[in-house]
Amino acid sequence: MASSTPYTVRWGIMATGWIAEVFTKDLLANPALRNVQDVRHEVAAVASSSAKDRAADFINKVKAPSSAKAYGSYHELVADPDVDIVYVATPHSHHFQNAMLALEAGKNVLCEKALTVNASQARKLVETAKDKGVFFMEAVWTRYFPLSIQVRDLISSGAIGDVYRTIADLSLAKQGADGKIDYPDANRMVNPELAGGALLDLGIYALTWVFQTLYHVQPEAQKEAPKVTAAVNKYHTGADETTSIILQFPNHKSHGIALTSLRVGSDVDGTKSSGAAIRIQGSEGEIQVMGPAYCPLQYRVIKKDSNGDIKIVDCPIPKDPESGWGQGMFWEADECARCLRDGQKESKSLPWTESIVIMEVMEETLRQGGVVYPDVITTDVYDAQSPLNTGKR
Ligand SMILES: NC(=O)C1=CN([C@@H]2O[C@H](COP(=O)(O)OP(=O)(O)OC[C@H]3O[C@@H](n4cnc5c(N)ncnc54)[C@H](OP(=O)(O)O)[C@@H]3O)[C@@H](O)[C@H]2O)C=CC1
Ligand SMILES: O=C1OC[C@@H](O)[C@H](O)[C@H]1O
Repeated sequence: MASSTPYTVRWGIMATGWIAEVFTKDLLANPALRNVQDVRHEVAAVASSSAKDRAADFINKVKAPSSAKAYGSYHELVADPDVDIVYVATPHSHHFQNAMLALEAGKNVLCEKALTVNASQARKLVETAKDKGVFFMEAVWTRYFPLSIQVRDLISSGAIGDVYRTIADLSLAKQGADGKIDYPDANRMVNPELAGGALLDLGIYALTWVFQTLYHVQPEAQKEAPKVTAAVNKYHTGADETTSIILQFPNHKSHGIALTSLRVGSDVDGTKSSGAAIRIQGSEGEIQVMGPAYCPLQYRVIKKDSNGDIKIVDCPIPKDPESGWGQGMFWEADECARCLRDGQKESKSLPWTESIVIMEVMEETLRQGGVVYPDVITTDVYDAQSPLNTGKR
C-alpha cells in the first residue's frame, strides 16, 4: 500500500541569482495546489560564492524557513549532511565544475540548462554520477510540464501519424535602437567568459522540442544521433547572436529545425499573437505549441481531415490563490523527488544519453559557427579549487 506520508527532499541551493530565486519559490509552493500529495520539498541550505550575507538575504527574500542555513561558499553547501540534492543555478560556464563539486561530495544534483559547455564535460558528469551512485539531471523544466507529457503521448499514440518534421523557435528580440543587443557585454547572455550566446541559453529549448518529438519518443534501439548543419552569426563579443540548425535523422527520414536569436523574437509584439512557436508535423496532421518554447501553455491538434475543427488544449500553471505565485518549475522538482524516493539515478523524461546527444549537437553547432570559449570553462578536468568553484573572480 502506498504511504500517505509525502516523501520529503531537502534541497541545497547553489547560487543566489534570478533562476535560483524563481526555482526556490516554486519549491516552497504548496504541492497540493498542483494536486501533488506524494512528495514535498524543503530548503535546507543556500550558498553564495560571493558572501554569506547574500545567501542569508536570499533566504529572507524567498521566505524560506529560518532553519535554512546560509553559506558563503559552494564547498560548505556540498559538505552539509542535511542536503539531499544540490540545485546548481550558476551560469552555464560554471556548471561542469560546480556540478562536479557536488557529485564528488556524493550529492544528488539537478543542474540548470545548458548542462555544460561541451559534450565531453557532460559525459564526465554522467560518469561521475554513475561512479558515485547518485541521481543527476539537467534542469530542462519544460520536459516536466503536463503539456509536454501530453504532446509526447499524442505522438507516441500516432495521433498525427509518422512525424517527419519539427520546427521550433525560441528567440528574444533584444536589439536596441543603437543596433546593439540590449545586454551589457559582461552579461552572461553575451559574455563568452560565461558561455554566453543564444544557443546555450535559448536554443537549448528549440532543441528540446526537436528532441522530445523526433528522438525521445522513438523506441530505445531506434534512437539515432542527428546530422547537424548550422548557420551561426556572431555578436561582437564572440558569442552567437542568431543560430539556425537543421538536424537530420536519417533512418527516420525526419528533420528538426531549431532556431534561436537575440535579434528577432518568436513573440513579435509581446502579445503572444505571433502564432505557434513549435510545429510538429506528421503524416496525419500537426501539433502546434503556442507560447515561449520554455513555458508553453497551449497546444493545438490539427488533423489532416479536421475541416477546421481544431482541438485546442490549455495547460495553465497552477498558482497560489493568495500570492499568485507558481512558475511551473515545481514539476521538475517533483520529478527529482520521485526519482530519489524510487532509487532512480536518472530521469526517464530526460535520460543522461539524451542530454549528452543534445550537448553533442550544440558543440557541433558552435564548432561550425566558429564560436570559441575560454579554456577555464571548456576544460573537462575537474578542479575543486577552480575559480568557478571558489568564486574568486
Ligand atoms: N530554467 C529556466 O527557465 C532558466 C534557467 N536559467 C539558467 O540558470 C543559470 C543561471 O542563470 P540566471 O539565474 O539568469 O543568472 P544570474 O546571473 O541571475 O545568477 C547567476 C548566479 O550564479 C552565481 N555566480 C557564480 N559565479 C558567477 C560569475 N562569475 N558571474 C555571474 N554569476 C556567478 C551568482 O550567485 P552567487 O554570487 O550567490 O554565487 C549569480 O547570482 C543559467 O545556466 C541559465 O541558463 C536562467 C533563467 C531561466
Ligand atoms: O532558460 C531561460 O528561459 C527564459 C529566458 O528568458 C532565459 O534567458 C533563459 O535562461
